[in-house]
Amino acid sequence: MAASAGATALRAAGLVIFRRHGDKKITEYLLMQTSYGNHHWTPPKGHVDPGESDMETALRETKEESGLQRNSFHVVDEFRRELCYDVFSVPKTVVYWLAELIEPEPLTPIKLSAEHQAYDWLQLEDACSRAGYEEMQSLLREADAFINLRL
Ligand SMILES: Nc1ncnc2c1ncn2[C@@H]1O[C@H](COP(=O)(O)OP(=O)(O)OP(=O)(O)OP(=O)(O)OC[C@H]2O[C@@H](n3cnc4c(N)ncnc43)[C@H](O)[C@@H]2O)[C@@H](O)[C@H]1O
Repeated sequence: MAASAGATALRAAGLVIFRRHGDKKITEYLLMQTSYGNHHWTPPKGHVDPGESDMETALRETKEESGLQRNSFHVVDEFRRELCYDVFSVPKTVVYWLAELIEPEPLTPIKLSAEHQAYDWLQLEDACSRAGYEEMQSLLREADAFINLRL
């Protein structure tokens, strides 16, 4: 939903989905490109509906935007981060958890909704470059360090 000046703060939630594959367990992140606006790339996420918890939103939006069902990934509860930025002068907070895909494609295909026009699985540096915004790059780097050290 597009924000307007004077509106109340925006809140959204989503999942930084990653997969590890091959003998070297290379980590790749799922980013999706919006079919509107400036066609930016983000992990699956969306606005928190009234009465919904952040986690409920993250799971719902992930399913709606990527087709990934709750049983196709493990949520990493210990990794929760908030991004804060302004959208048309309205402050927005986005809560992200990490989540690991259990079975890579083609067993678990990504099914985009009309909100996105493309998706990609990207290693850290490519994901940072594609995501663009500094805060998202920092989050991806923190996530990558967490995966390497703790998972
Ligand atoms: N321009 C547009 N034209 C037509 N329909 C639109 C639209 N914007 C939103 N919509 C509609 O809104 C719906 C989205 O709803 P949801 O799917 O529920 O919500 P969202 O992912 O939080 O939306 P959005 O893409 O706006 O959020 P983001 O913060 O990434 O992005 C919001 C802005 O913040 C920027 N941004 C993203 N991440 C940032 C960051 N880390 N730092 C600074 N700016 C950032 C983005 O480039 C973008 O400009 C879509 O169905 C679409 O129909």
